[in-house]
Amino acid sequence: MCRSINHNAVQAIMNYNLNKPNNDPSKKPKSWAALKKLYQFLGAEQKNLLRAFLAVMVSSVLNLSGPVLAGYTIDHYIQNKQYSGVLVICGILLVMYLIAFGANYLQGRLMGSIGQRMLYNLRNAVFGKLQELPVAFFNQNKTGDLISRINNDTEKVNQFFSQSLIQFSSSIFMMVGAGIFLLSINFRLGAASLVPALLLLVFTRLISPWVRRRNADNMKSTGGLSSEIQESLNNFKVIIAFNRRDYFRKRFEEANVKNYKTAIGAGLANNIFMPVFGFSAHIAQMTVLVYGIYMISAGDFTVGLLISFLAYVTNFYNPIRQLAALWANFQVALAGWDRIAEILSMESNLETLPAAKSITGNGAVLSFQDVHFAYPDGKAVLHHVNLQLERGKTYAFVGPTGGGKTTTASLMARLYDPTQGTVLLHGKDLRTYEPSERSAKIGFILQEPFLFSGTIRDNILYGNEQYKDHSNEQLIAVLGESNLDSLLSRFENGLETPVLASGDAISLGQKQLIVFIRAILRKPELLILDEATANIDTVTEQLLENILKNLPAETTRVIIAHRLNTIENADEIYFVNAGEVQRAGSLDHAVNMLLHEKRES
Ligand SMILES: Nc1ncnc2c1ncn2[C@@H]1O[C@H](COP(=O)(O)OP(=O)(O)OP(=O)(O)O)[C@@H](O)[C@H]1O
Repeated sequence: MCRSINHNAVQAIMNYNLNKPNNDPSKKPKSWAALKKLYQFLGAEQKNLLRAFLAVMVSSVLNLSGPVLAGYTIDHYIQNKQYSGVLVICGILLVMYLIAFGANYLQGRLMGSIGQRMLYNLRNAVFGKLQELPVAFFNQNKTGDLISRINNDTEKVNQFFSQSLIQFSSSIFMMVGAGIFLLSINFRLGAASLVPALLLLVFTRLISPWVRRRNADNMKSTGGLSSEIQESLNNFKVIIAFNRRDYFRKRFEEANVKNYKTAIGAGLANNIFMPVFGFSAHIAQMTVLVYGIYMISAGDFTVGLLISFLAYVTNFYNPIRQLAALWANFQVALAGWDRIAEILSMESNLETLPAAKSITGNGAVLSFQDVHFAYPDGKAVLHHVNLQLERGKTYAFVGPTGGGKTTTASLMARLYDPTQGTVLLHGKDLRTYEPSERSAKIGFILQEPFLFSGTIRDNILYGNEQYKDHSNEQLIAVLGESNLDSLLSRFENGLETPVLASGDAISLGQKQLIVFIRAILRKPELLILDEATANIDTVTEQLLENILKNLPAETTRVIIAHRLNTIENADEIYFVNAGEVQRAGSLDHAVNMLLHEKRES
């Protein structure tokens, strides 16, 4: 991403689309690197993981010592009929197995909390990252898919860590230990029994990327399904009003079929290991049996040793069989991690640039210098725009639908950076302001009011934390200073009126009132209202106008409105259309420009 303080530099447009195929070979997933990154998410549980590994080692070593003791008993005590020796060995075995039982219990307990800690840390990290990312990221990704990544994909990683990792490492310990015993009892026979395992290793390495891809496809389609559900739930009123349930049902059906097919694909891929691993275990046992009997007949081997040997072959190939199932879980977890890591690797393209000297000293609160802007789809919305907003004045921005008014306002509030040129606040590049300073100076009331569940008080205090300890009476007194208290009468229970996330219990106009109060309470130097009163009755609108008039004299106001009566008192009117922002002069001239534009289109 090009990051230059030079205001003429052209900025590359960052791709935030998580579902765009990534063809960069350097970014191909690497299992080991992924595991190392995941390890960091264990936080305080890293020590417990080491304890669990220790417990696994103890139980594996104890379990592995069984067959060698059994072989020794057969060759030394049973064949010589020394039954007291057999009893001693049985006692030793019992103690060993009891310790192994304790170690197994401990690992299980430790791993449960390790998995949950990882889930907790991962979800926090992804959610935290989402809070840092710019509007462009949310424009390019579907909410349902993001929710699926935070919920489902982190859960897949947790499942591996809490359920499979310990079995995984225990199987590897058992397998390596049994392999060492096999080679040390008889190297030639041991080597012969391990050949099928080597072939398995090659097979697993070759097949694993494919299995991981199948799982990634499945997760992607689960994200798609989640997006469909989210979209239809958000639009349920339109669906009912237009009686087009069939439309969303069809889209859901398509997403569901895709998810079903990819789930079958992932299931087939995940199950491919099991039979192949099982088959290789049988081949190894047959090899040992045939070769071992041949060696006994040649006098090179004993029956006791062959029995121990067969037990170790089982001890070697049983964990491998288990690994087959666990390997599939590992691939699922890695595919989940890849999707989570994609979010975590995103960087905001709106970072704060180092503080710089003022570029201009013309006294304007905000100015555009040769600003050019295009959305990531490449469509240019503003071409080389220059404008200046002076302290204490009211500016109206009018223009046809889709002309670029909201985009202009978004650039003023730094929801996006210009692709070329500079936006200046008090003569300094807007990008050099810390977000907290910028948002304290610039209040932006969006076209679509955003509320979250809680009460009106909670929603008003969002972004106004300095009043959070105020009682309702004190808060009303503060609101009264800006004449905002009169607006509370529009709500049944004043500040304590509940707000639901869906926001259905309050009207759109009421929502606009809440976000209006929230923004004015911050006393910004520049207040931008984007169609902020479009759904408010004319009496209340008059109230808002008085509130705006009574704002401190130095407050600069930017009003975007389709209703021309709301802008008749503006000091300056700008006409925004086809990439240009022009001074319209009088209201009459602005109306003529609008009418002319309508006739043209
Ligand atoms: N996130 C986006 N991604 C791509 N294109 C966008 C995006 N937002 C807006 N546009 C496009 O930019 C152009 C200007 O949109 P903008 O919302 O700024 O217009 P507007 O004048 O505010 O319209 P309205 O009066 O309807 O609110 C439109 O053609 C629109 O399709």
